[in-house]
Amino acid sequence: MTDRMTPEADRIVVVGAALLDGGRLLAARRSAPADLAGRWELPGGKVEPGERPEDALARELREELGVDAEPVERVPGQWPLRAPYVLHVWTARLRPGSPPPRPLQDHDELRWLTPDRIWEVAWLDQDVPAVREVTARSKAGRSPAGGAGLKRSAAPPPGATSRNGPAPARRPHHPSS
Ligand SMILES: Nc1nc2c([nH]c(=O)n2[C@H]2C[C@H](O)[C@@H](COP(=O)(O)OP(=O)(O)OP(=O)(O)O)O2)c(=O)[nH]1
Repeated sequence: MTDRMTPEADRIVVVGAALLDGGRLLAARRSAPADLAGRWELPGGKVEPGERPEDALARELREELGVDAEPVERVPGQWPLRAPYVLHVWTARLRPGSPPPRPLQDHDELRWLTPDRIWEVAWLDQDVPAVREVTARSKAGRSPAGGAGLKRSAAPPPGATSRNGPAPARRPHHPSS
């Protein structure tokens, strides 16, 4: 069954955080499972039954990154992942006094990306439209994360979804090559 065929009632929401700080967006490199390892995503995870998405986001960020983070607002839209999952994105910010993020679970590297570097990492294909939406809203001045939004425009590259397989750790991502 493809993502599109999953009836809405059967979809499981994965919340992803557009964690913003000082004009930068946090990207996290997955360490597992094998088919996703090496690719970059928005940290987060599955919403548990009965859990509010905002609570799930704060919980996942605490578990995965060891931070105390506050969801700010939902980024409009939803993006299909592997069935039955669908990605919802929230902007978020670190609460004062939060430890800095560390890759405790599911990730082996974190990177704060300035707007001009957003597309230098190999995002999961399915995350590209979501990241594009986050950057577009930020560019339009609609990122209310306490002034922590992305400060300048970050144009996605054309065809930014084409790469398959894990990316090398520190090489810039050139999706159209
Ligand atoms: N967190 C997150 N997961 C994503 C993104 N894009 C994407 O395809 N996924 C996939 C990976 C997984 O198949 C699923 C979410 O899994 P997860 O491993 O992050 O969730 P979780 O922490 O609740 O998982 P679990 O190990 O407790 O079951 O969604 C993304 O941007 N963020």
